[in-house]
Amino acid sequence: LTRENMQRDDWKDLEFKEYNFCAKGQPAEGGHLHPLLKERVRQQLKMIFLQMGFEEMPTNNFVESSFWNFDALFQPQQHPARDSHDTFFLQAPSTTKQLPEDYVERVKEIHESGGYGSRGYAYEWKRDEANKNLLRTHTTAVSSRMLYLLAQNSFLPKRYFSIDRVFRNEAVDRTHLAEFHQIEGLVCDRGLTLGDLIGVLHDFFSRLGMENLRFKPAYNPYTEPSMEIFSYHEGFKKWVEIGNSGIFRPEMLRPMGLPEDVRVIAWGLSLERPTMILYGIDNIRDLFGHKVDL
Ligand SMILES: COC[C@@H]1[C@H](c2ccc(C#Cc3ccccc3)cc2)[C@@H]2CN(C(=O)Nc3ccc(OC4CC4)cc3)C[C@@H](O)[C@@H](O)CN12
Repeated sequence: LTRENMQRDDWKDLEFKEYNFCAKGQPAEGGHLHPLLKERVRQQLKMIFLQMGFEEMPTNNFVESSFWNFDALFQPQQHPARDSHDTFFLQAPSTTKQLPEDYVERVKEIHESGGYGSRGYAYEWKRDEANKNLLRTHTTAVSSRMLYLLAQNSFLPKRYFSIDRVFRNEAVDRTHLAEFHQIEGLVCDRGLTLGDLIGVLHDFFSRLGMENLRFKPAYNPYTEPSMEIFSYHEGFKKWVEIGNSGIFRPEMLRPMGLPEDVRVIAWGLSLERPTMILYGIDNIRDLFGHKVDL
C-alpha cells in the first residue's frame, strides 16, 4: 500500500487481512534504572574511600594525552594496548600542546636508556607518539598527573582515589562495552611495602563485604610486583576476580622527581562488575541502556 494509492482512493477495493491485536510489540530494550543504580554504588564506594581518609582526584578530563596515559607510566610506545585497536585516538584535537618539557626529557631518557638502576627499553622514544590525544584507557592517567604534582612541592604522604569513565576500543559483547567506570585507589608514602598493599586491600574490600581475599601474581607495565585480587563469593560458591593491584615502578616515580624511598601502592576495579553482582544483573547492556545492535 503506497502513499499514492492511499491518495488515489483505490485502496478501497483492496483485500485486507484481519488486524492481529495479539502481535508482539518491539522488545523494550534495557531498563533505565541503571544511572541511579550505578550512582548509588558509586556513592557507597566514595563514602568508603572518604572514611578511609582518601581524597578524590579530579577526573573531569576524558581526553588525555598518550604521554600521561602511557609514557609517564613507563608503558613502552610499541605496547599493543597503545594501538588503535585498543585505544580511541582523537582526530581533533589530535595532539596535545602543553607538557612539562623537563619531565618529558626524563621520561624519554628512562624509556630509551633507563636510569635509577633500570635498564630501560632500548628503543627510540618518539615525542609525536606521546603527543597523540586519546580517550583515557584507565584512570591511572589521572593518578600519574597527581603524583607528578605531589613531586613538584615538598613531598607529603597522600591517599587518593578516583571513580570515573574510561574507554577501551574493544569488541563489545554481553558483558563488555567500549567504556566502563574504573575505581582506583592509591597510597603514597615513604617505605610502603607489599604488606601495606595487602593490608589496605583487606580494609577496602571488607567494607564491601568481601572478607577472605586471595592474591595471584600478575603483570602491569607500570607496577612491580602486581597482583590480581580474588574473593570467595558465598552466593556463587566460587572465587571471583575482584580487581588488580601493584606497586608503581621506580621507572614511573623517579622521573617525576619523587624521592628514592617514596613508594606508591595502588589498586583498581570496575563499578559495573560489583553493581551487576550486587543487583543480580546479567547483561551489562541493561546497566547502560545503550541500543547496541550486535
Ligand atoms: C578491561 O577490563 C578491566 C576490568 C576492570 C578493571 C581491571 C583492572 C583495574 C586496575 C588496576 C590497577 C592496577 C594497578 C595499579 C592501579 C590500577 C581496574 C578495573 C575489572 C576488574 N574486576 C572487577 O571489578 N571485578 C569485581 C569487582 C567487585 C565485585 O564485587 C562484587 C560484589 C561482589 C565483583 C567483581 C575484575 C574482573 O571483572 C575483570 O575481568 C574485569 N576488569
